[in-house]
Amino acid sequence: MTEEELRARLPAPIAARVQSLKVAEGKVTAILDATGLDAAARDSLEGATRDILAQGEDVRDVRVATIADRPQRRIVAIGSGKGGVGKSTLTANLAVALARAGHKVGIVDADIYGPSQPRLLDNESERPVAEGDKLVPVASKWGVPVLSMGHLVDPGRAIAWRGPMAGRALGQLIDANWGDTELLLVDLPPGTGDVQITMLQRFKPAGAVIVSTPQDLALIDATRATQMFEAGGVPVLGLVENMAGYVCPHCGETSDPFGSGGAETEAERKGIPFLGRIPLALAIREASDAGTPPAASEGGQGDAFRAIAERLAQRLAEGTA
Ligand SMILES: Nc1ncnc2c1ncn2[C@@H]1O[C@H](COP(=O)(O)OP(=O)(O)OP(=O)(O)O)[C@@H](O)[C@H]1O
Repeated sequence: MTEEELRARLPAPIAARVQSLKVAEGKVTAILDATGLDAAARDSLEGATRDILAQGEDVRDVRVATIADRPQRRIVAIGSGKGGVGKSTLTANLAVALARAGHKVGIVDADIYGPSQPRLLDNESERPVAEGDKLVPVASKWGVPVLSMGHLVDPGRAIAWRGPMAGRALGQLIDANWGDTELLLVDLPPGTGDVQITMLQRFKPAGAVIVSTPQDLALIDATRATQMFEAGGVPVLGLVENMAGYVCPHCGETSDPFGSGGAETEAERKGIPFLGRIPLALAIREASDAGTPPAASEGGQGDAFRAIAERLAQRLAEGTA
């Protein structure tokens, strides 16, 4: 088969990444541009390309290599329409679950008016250093580096910044020396204000996750957050329902004081993928306050976070973001 014939067999998303394709005596060598893909997506691109090329007539050997100029970092924004729905808790646990699954993931705590990641990840006493004009993220014992305003100001001191200053501060956290981090989860402040808009315009997240609670009001707010991302051209990767059903700390039984399934139905109605639900559980609050994310240990409430992390990784690998 000729190079043109082989190229024609590749679906458009793969063909668009072909840098070079050579055939000599039944040996096919393809070089693909993997810019923007994480390690898992790169592997699946290579595999798919190899499979298709191997089906060419007279093809005896296929070599596929990928190139990318630098470790590509994708930003996923975690947002919510209103405060207190568990956005920071979800961000910390998703990051820990993804890190345990082998992803190189970091967190930017963009909730600069009420940073909570240092407490959630138990590294409140750490301070980031600067290398040149860039901050170096603070390590945490959960394998997730993090940068938060909480690391830069004294604990408990209120920050009364105006929008542009807050936007600049956020820029320093994101545009830091993130090394080989491939995925940056950004814990946004609640709502749809200046900080969020700056973030969308300057840093073009690959996607967004929306957190909501089962109450109708929170869902209306979540809709507003969804609209903000969509208006900024950021695909919504999915909705997570937090505090869904109350787990009795005594008997373990789950009850649904706010009804159940509301967020999932709402997500479906809007064509947003539903990533899963996390129950309202005392154990989650206690573990979070103690700086031990439930996702760091097997079983228990960590499973719910792990399942959502898996779905998110899947969505990213599918190239939906
Ligand atoms: N599923 C859950 N079960 C029990 N408690 C939870 C759960 N999710 C979050 N919490 C608790 O609810 C409180 C608010 O959570 P969190 O700080 O993550 O929310 P947030 O949306 O980031 O809030 P803010 O907008 O203030 O930053 C925390 O005390 C947290 O431990």
